Amino acid sequence: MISSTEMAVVDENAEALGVPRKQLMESSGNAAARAVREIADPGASVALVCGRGNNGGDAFVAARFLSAYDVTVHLLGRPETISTEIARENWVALERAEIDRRTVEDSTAIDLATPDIVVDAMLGTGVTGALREPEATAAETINAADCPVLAVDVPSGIDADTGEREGIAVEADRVVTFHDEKPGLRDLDADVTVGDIGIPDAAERFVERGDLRRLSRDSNAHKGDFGRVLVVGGGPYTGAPALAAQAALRSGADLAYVACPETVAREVQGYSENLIVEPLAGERLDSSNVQQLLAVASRMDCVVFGPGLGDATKSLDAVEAFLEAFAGTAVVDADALQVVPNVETEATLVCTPHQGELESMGGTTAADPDDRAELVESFAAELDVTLLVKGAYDVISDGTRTRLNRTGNPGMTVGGTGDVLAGVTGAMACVLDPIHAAAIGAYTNGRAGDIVVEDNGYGLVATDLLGALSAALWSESVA
Ligand SMILES: NC(=O)C1=CN([C@@H]2O[C@H](COP(=O)(O)OP(=O)(O)OC[C@H]3O[C@@H](n4cnc5c(N)ncnc54)[C@H](O)[C@@H]3O)[C@@H](O)[C@H]2O)[C@@H](O)CC1
Ligand SMILES: [K+]
Repeated sequence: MISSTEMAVVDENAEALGVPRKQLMESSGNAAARAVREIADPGASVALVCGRGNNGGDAFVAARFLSAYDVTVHLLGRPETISTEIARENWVALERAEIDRRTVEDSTAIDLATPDIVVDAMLGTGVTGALREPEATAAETINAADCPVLAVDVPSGIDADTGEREGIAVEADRVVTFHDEKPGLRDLDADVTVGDIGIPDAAERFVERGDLRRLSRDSNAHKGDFGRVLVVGGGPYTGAPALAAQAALRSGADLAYVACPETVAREVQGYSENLIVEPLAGERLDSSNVQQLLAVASRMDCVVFGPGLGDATKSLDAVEAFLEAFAGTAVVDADALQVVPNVETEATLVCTPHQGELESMGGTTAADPDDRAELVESFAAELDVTLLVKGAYDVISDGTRTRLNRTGNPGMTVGGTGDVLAGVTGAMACVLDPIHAAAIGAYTNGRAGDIVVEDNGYGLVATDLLGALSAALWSESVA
């Protein structure tokens, strides 16, 4: 079962893997034509009713695959209003092939005559709200036709995310849906088949640039809508928490706080005026800081534990005491990871170990990425956390869903890149589900490293990543 958002992610991931959308449309159209052949014999008359998006485009393609039939393509609206390049190209191809195509500019004038089969390709996953005109009247005409109705992807008027309708919808006898079943289709009184359109499994398995579609920036947003991140760390090290917090800002968080021992507060602040520093009494985090931390954390969307914290027992005890009383979202990295296997917490945890740290948490690893993915998945389920296990292929799993990330390069073994990753993941966890936050965190951090190396060659340092994060996340040129 796949939602339309998820479908858009997978579609763009396929494109990133070298399978362009035009090719997918060719396969969709082919699958729709195959469904027609299963319903009607050669020579039968087929009326294809097409919208101006890619759903209509699928039917333009299908028409080319139905040369043994008496095909008429009806486009609802003017050809200039076809909304995508590939649908338009396939419309133009119909003219050159001299396939009977008509434009319906007045919805009341749609005349299907008496076809042997109607194909509904008005709207697919791109529908929003109740059918407008001319689609609404065309749906009535289709429903009144005295012949089988085949819907392409989803019956027009049915919301592909909920399976619900707000107004009139096409009553289909049969649905050929693509790649995976859409929600609600099973509840319809229709025969549903899933057409394989050649989207590789890798488009769902690997994190690719399509995953970035999960991050949308609403132009009405206010400060704080994209998250407040608190990084808890510092003491023995000061650069690490500053890196993590700056990475959170660079990847979209609105505010980044660093809670660190007062003895290093000035030094941490000195790295950047963009950070808000919250000094904690003492030289190392300890249990006396927990109440203060809980109070600050209650105003945050995500807390990142670990960068530069050190492994002093009293600091780890403080992390444990914090998590026992915390019910929000936390990213746990570095030495703080040791606390996770034994802590009783209601918090939502995203843990970012490298393979050595995973083993000290009690997990096991394997050289083969697929084997490793299986091991990580069962360990995430056992701990009831989301794991992002760093490696040449990062493995991300919440115990049910498991992804692999291939961005990044050997130049990133340098110190501090893990702190950047924790900060990016913290920013993502403010606005996304943990599995998506961790997957996009891994992808973005690695992509930033790849951009730096493409530009400058090896020899990158962690601060270089900060400058490349925006490009990794938002640049159009990232391919
Ligand atoms: N991987 C994919 O996502 C693939 C998608 N394909 C096809 O592309 C379809 C999605 O295409 P699009 O995203 O272009 O969307 P659609 O073709 O479903 O609809 C988009 C058009 O509908 C209009 N519209 C939206 N809501 C409306 C309403 N309530 N009343 C009237 N008009 C409305 C929009 O203005 C837009 O012009 C899928 O359903 C499928 O058929 C296939 O071609 C290939 C692969
Ligand atoms: K449709």
